[in-house]
Amino acid sequence: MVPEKLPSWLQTYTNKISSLELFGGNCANHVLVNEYNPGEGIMPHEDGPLYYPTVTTISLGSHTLLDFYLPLNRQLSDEEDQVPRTEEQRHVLSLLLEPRSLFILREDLYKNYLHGIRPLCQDTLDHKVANLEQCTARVEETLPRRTRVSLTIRLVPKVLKTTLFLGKKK
Ligand SMILES: O=C(O)CCC(=O)C(=O)O
Ligand SMILES: [Fe+2]
Repeated sequence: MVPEKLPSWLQTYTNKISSLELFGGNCANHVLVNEYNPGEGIMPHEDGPLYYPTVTTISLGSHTLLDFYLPLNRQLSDEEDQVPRTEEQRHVLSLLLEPRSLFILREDLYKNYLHGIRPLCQDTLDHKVANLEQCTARVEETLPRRTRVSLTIRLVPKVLKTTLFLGKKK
């Protein structure tokens, strides 16, 4: 990755997150901005080896449900291994990310599970939503999704020591 200066409004959030000391003594240097309209999501995935294994997400404009899945290649007992499991069967829990919330993903949940967002227009909160006690919403409530912008702020430990000039030469 080639480092570039962040816009100042993003630098403000990145500084605040960095002051939480989540990245092994380093400051966050990477921000991914995603926009989801109602009905849009992201397939279950892991974030990969490029990133420091702690990820912070600010949710703006709407809630979403972030779903966690056992990966397909997870070691299972011989008996369990015989039966391929569906996505629904591999879904272990969800977390409600409320608008204006900060979510910190790390350790076991980051390293050993896939995460994704289902492409839905509304979410009905059930017993698999594991953080309802920390939220204002209640079980069995249905929340319509609006447009959500997420700021995923994290550290890419290895960056090139050069600057990218994208503007025209004067
Ligand atoms: O938008 C989110 O909260 C999650 C995004 C995500 O998992 C990703 O971009 O890798
Ligand atoms: Fe991700």
